[in-house]
Parts: sequence; structure tokens; C-alpha cells
Amino acid sequence: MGIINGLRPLEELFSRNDGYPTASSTIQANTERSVYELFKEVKDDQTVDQVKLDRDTHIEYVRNSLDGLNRYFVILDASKPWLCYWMFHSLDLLGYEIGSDLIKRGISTISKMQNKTGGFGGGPGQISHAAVTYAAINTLAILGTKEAYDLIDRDNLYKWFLKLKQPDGSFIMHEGGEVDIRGTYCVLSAATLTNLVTPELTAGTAEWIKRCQNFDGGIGGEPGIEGHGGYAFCGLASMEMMGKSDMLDIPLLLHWASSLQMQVEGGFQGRPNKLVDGCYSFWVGALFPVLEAILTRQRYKKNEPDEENLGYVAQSLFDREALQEYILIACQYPRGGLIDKPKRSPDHYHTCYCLSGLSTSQNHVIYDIEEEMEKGVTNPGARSLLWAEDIAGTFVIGDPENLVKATHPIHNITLPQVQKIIEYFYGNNIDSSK
Ligand SMILES: CC(C)=CCC/C(C)=C/CC/C(C)=C/COP(=O)(O)OP(=O)(O)O
Ligand SMILES: [Zn+2]
Repeated sequence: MGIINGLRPLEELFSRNDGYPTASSTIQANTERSVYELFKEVKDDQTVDQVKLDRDTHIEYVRNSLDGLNRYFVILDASKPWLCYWMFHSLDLLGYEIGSDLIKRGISTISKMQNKTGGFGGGPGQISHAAVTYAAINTLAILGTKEAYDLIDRDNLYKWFLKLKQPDGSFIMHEGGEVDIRGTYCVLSAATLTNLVTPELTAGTAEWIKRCQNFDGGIGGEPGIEGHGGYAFCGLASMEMMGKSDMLDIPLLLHWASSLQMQVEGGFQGRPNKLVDGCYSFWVGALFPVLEAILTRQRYKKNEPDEENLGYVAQSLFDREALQEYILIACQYPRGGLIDKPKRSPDHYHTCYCLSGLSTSQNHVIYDIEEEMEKGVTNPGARSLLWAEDIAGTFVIGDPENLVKATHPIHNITLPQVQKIIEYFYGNNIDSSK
């Protein structure tokens, strides 16, 4: 079997005769200069309490790129909605006020990617694709106006989602395309925000995701494929939207995810035996608030709530301080933007996901289990609304001004933008038990 999406099928890993299966690129770690050395160079110059988020420089980096967007649109021709999402989400997290001109421009840009047959393409005239549709819907949610929401052709979007649905419960990325757990997450996230989740859309999907979880607890892109933090995020977030997380082996997933936080650098690797990378600060980092919610729910259901500390069960499943150190000390590019690891150049993907990971580690966003238990929430929109930042507070290293806005651990847009779009599409009095 060949390498699929850069990840090895498990059969191939098992066929190695040196015992425990390892990921493909320990070799990469040996040939590149070790991140440990690079990290030390940067870190030795600073003490933790001096660490500062260069907010204005990052805002300028994104603003300048938005002004010269056409240049990026040429380089990333099939990812235009992604660029919009990464840039607008970064600005939102950094507290930049997105003015009405920029909102109008954003809506007009995204409108050009919507297809009459449902969904959004990577650029005007390109076929609809699950990943860029997710990015387009998230962008519109960030822009957050009625005009932005009304752009979405929900009837055709839903019909197109059904065309992606496979008999085994999985989703393909585009018509005639490949099955991938990213497609499942992208469809479910967009459908949750726009009130399009139905039993028809989700039939068999949780069972399919369960098959993607491996012996080590990780979740792969499809059944039988090596686990990866990005795929694990998609799998867990999808299960949580459907209220089916208990079908996964949660303790094993937690064990696997915890092992991905690097002892030296403090950031996360995407899979065992690979290098630290700033973008996993979100993809892996955001697993923890969700796992905390699931464990708290399981405990609550078993009738063992700790009266005083219900919302705080397992609050330190990852090292928030170490992750912030990695992002702020090793991942800020001096001329703006954030990076994968020292000596790399900035890009908008890493800027977005490093900042999203920073947000996840600073804001202790927790899920309101008591509310769920009292009301018996079954609606994915209502479930997404139960995430709140004010219950558990914030934890910020270095300058207190380093705090960025809280991001939603399932949709990765800021909490007020999630609330607004859900209330718009479900009606203000969203019926939790619907
Ligand atoms: C919603 C959505 C589109 C989610 C994307 C999630 C995500 C980041 C998936 C990663 C997939 C993948 C094949 C990584 C391996 O790359 P690599 O071998 O270059 O990286 P590594 O060495 O860090 O594993
Ligand atoms: Zn990365």
C-alpha cells in the first residue's frame, strides 16, 4: 500500500519488524537541525514574564496582506475562502475592529465563490469543496452581518451536503472526490452553524468516525490510517456536534493527545515521533477543552459530580503555560505573522492557528454541563451555544495584555460570532430539546 495523504496505512506500520509502529519521519527529525537547538537560541534571550504578543505587528501583517489579497489569490488559487477565514479570524482574535468597508468587501469576495448547485468553490467558477465551504461559512460568521448570513443559499447547500454523503456514513470532499474525516467535520460544522443538521445528514456518521480511531487512541483520516492531531480534532469535534462522543475511547484518545505535547518545546507535534509545529497548538490544543467536557459529562452521568468543582474537572489536561511559551517565544515572526517553528517564514495558516492555539491556552472556555443535563440538549446548535469563557476565567503568561479573544473549540471562530449566527439561523429562542 502506498502513502495516502502523507500518512501511512496502519498495515504498513505493523509490517515493520522492529516492534512498535512509528510514524514515517523520525528520519526527518534526524536530518533537520533539531528544533530543540533552534528553540534554545530564541528562548535564552527572554524570561517568561517579559514575553509579549506583538499584537500591532501581527495586525499590520494581516491588514497589509488583505490589501494585497490578489497576490495571495494567485499563489493559493484554489484556497481563496481559506485565506479570507485565516485572515479575518486572526484579526478578530487580535481584537481588531473589522470595519463596514472590510465587511462589505469580504461578503462580496465570498459571494463570488458560491455555486448555484450548492456549496462554495476555492475560487470563482471552481467546483464546490467541503473544506472551502467550511472556510466560507466561517468567514461569513466572522463578518457577522445579516447580509453575510443571507448570502448563504441554505436549500442548495443542504442538497449538496447530501451529495457528499456516502452509504457508510462518511463524506467525500467534493463530488467524485475522496473520503476524508476533514470532509465530515467541515460539513457538520457548516451545517451546525446554519441549522442544516438532520438525521438524514448524520445517519451512520458517528459509526464511521468510530472506525477511524486506532489502537493507540489517535484518530486517522479514514479507517485504518495512522492517527493525526488534525484528523483527531475533526473526529472529536464532529462526534461532539452530534452528541456521540461517548462512542469513542475517550481515555485512550486523551492519553494519545497528551503525549503530543513536547517536553522541551512546550508546543504540540501532530503525531508521535514528529516535529513540533505551531499550528497544532490549535488542532491538538483544542482537543483538551472538548475532552474535559466529555469527561465532566461522563462523571455527571455516573452521578459523581464534585459539588464545588464540577466545571473544573481535569482542567489541566494540557500544560497551558508551556504552550503559550512556545507560541509567544518561538512562533512570533519579528516582522509580523506567526510561524510553524523558529527559522520558518510566516504564513496566514500558521498565523491563524498559532493565534487560535494561544486563545485556547489563555481562555479557559468550558462547556456548561449542568445546563445540558437540565435541558437535555439534543440540537447541535444549542450544544454549540453551551460553550462559555466566563465560567472558568483566563490564564495568561507574560504581559497581561497578551490576552486574545476566546475561540470556540468546535468551530474555531470567536464565541460571540458563533452565538450570533446560531441565533440567526435557529431563531432567538433556540429550542434546546428540538
Ligand atoms: C478542517 C480541516 C481542513 C482540518 C485540517 C486538519 C489537519 C491539520 C490535518 C493534517 C493532515 C495531514 C495529512 C498532516 C500531515 O502532514 P505532515 O506530514 O506535513 O505534518 P506532520 O509532520 O506535522 O505530521
Ligand atoms: Zn503547521
